Amino acid sequence: QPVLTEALVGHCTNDDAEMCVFDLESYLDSQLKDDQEKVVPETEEDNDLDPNLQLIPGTNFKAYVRADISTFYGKEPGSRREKKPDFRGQAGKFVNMSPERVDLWWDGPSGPVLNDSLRPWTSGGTSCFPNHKFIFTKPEKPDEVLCRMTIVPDVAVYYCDPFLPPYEFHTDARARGEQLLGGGRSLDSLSAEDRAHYDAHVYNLEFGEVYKKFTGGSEWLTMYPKNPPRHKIWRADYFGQEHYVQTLETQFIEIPPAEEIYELSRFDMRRGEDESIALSENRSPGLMNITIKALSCAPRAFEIKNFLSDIEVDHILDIVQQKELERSTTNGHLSSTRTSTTTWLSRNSDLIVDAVFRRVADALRINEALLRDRDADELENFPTRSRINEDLQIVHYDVGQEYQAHHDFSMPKETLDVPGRSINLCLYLNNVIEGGETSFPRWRNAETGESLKVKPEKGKAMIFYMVNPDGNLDDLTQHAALPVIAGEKYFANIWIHDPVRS
Ligand SMILES: O=C(O)CCC(=O)C(=O)O
Ligand SMILES: [Fe+2]
Repeated sequence: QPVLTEALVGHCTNDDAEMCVFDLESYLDSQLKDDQEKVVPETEEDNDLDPNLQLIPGTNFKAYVRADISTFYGKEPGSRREKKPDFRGQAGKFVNMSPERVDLWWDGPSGPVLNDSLRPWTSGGTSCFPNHKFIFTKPEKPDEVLCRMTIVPDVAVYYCDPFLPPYEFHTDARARGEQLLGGGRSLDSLSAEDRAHYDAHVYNLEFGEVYKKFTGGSEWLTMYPKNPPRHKIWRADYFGQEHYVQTLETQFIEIPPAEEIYELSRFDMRRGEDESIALSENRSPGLMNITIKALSCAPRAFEIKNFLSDIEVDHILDIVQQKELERSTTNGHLSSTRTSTTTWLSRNSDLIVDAVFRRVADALRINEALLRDRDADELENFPTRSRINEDLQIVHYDVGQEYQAHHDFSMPKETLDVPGRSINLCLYLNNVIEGGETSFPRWRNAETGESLKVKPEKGKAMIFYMVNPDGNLDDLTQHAALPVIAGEKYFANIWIHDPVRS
């Protein structure tokens, strides 16, 4: 994404100690917004007008401030009191502020468990709990510990900075539970390029302190400067808020003859918006009305009941039956925290799957062409030609299988803004007899410390936005697939990246 990185570098020089003045407005203006050309203007819905997006004085950065909980109930600020979640988990991000590669380990009760290998100046992260211990070591040498980090409640970002004098820490770093072994290296030994990386981290760390104070406690999990998300985010100002979308991509009410639902070529997928929908004789006539209803404001989660027809779900499951499901992974590795099985379906599998993706695009108010690879004459000014989504990831759970609390995003590895997952539109493909809910244990509310549980219902969609309107990753999107107690569960993820997929 040289385009993005160059734009960022061009807009911000951080060689002085002053706060970077990064002109988001002009950056956005300089980007063509034709991917949103289908969007009907919706003034009161615009994120620009979200009262929680507020300018940090001295910067051009609009931060997403934590809303007063009362507003989630449409009540006067201060009239409701927030309940603390029973769940204590949180994100942990660990920054390698050194010019060498290091290994990141969770130092668990039965010894170190490798989490990631971090190139110089990059970071890694995972879901964790207070008092969990993490270490950086020399590569493949769990005994040669460089830094220890103990998770402190409400502190998500930990810096391992070998250039600080021993026993010194960055702002409030003692509270961060960092313990540096060694340290006191000289910055003079760094090349100019490495020094720029180092400075970028220090600068980001300082921005993070300002951001946390300004927003009322949100940890800055990404890299400043960062653009706001490019793709639309539905507002969730209060519980039950509804948005309405009409789409031409109506539901299939019968399965077309097999020869008519062939695999699509790149050319087939280009079907113009003015052309009629595919296989209309097998679908509901007219327009489909979609109601998107807020289940949670923070994290921002919605449901769409009956998003898929039974015919469509059965068809997807028929394709899945012909595939071999394999043990699911996290971060590309087998993990005891995710015990389900997985397979993938691409949009061009057939016309029905393609229709589902077109409906997904409409529900998210994203141009469908962004959800497939494009020719050079399509959305010409969009920074890339490749799709911004992942294939449909099908997940199957037998009794007892689950996915413990986690985030779907990964911590930005690079020093500068990097693209990443931003939206998950998930699909429930059957009714589960008992258990198997998707749970958001950290949803902000004034009623209960228990998690929000989204019940699997055949054909229902659930959307959550893991990037906030200011571009920060939303730690509160931590979620779990609760164990299936009786029956089985079929589920699907569609991840969308913002602004592009790396
Ligand atoms: O199965 C679910 O309800 C959620 C699955 C999930 O979180 C995931 O696959 O990332
Ligand atoms: Fe997930």
